[in-house]
Amino acid sequence: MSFPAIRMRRMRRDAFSRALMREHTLLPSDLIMVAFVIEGEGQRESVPSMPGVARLSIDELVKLAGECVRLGIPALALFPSPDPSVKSEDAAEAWNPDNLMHRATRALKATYPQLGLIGDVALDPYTTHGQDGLIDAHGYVMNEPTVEALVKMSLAQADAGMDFVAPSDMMDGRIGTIRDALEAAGHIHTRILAYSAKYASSFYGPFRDAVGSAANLGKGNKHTYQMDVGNSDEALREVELDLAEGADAVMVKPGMPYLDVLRRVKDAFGAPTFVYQVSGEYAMLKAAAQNGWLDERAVVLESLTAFKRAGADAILTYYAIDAARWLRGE
Ligand SMILES: NCc1[nH]cc(CCC(=O)O)c1CC(=O)O
Ligand SMILES: [Mg+2]
Repeated sequence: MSFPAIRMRRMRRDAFSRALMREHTLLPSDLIMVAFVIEGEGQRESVPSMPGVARLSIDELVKLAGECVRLGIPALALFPSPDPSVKSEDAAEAWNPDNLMHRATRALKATYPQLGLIGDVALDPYTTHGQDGLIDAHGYVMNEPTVEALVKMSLAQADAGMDFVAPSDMMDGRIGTIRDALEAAGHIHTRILAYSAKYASSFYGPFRDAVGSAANLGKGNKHTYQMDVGNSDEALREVELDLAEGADAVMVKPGMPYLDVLRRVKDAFGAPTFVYQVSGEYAMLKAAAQNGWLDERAVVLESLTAFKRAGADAILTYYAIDAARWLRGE
């Protein structure tokens, strides 16, 4: 037999056979847009560390939602950037029925009921100290009191019409407690997207600017509740617990530096597995593109396709609208 009998390049030679053998294809329906909401009308406040991303007042947010619907993006993940005057030690604004988040939810649902809404459940936009939970005299984030607050927050979001509550706080036992409370309140259709494997990452910096928690957090960090960067088995234990407690979907976060974790989670549980391409990932890609060092469209689509290859069923990304337009040839 002549060498080489197997030519891997044969299938790569033409576009038609490359298309036929392609294992993973990115679609607009894989994407979840991420947006920041602020008070006011006609407001678009740019986020300096995230060029191209703006904090939007509710009327502007509704326009963005319309674009998601037009492009076939199934869902929008909402994060509030509330006025500093509503922040407090106990974060009570988080479950105020008329807070910014709940007004946004009602406005979006009134206009685009078919667009899935994912509400962030964590206290950091509402606390004066910028931590995701309630702290004791030493600044330690207390587990059970925080879970109690997260339950109130989840119920308030479900009452406002949120489709998914998404606890991003990493307290122990919060998924089961929230699930029980939702069931007891009759919110049997409210889904829970658990940020199960959420790492204590430095890639969240621009997000903390966007929601206004960076200044309050100061030199503080989240190492007593978010996962250590060096761990991977621990991610599987976190996911296992959240699924057992009633999570409908689990998340790995950040994305690109944690593709190995994503693959393990998908392989181990076969559950709906989402990944979050976080603010720092966006900022890196955007900065390189703005400098002319990377081809933005090509590297964004490559990085999003890599998430699918690594096992993601859906991807939260600030690039969702751009990527969907590119995928549709716009
Ligand atoms: N509850 C906090 C929260 N929810 C989502 C993000 C980060 C998202 C991003 O960086 O894009 C963070 C930041 C943090 O944990 O400090
Ligand atoms: Mg956990």
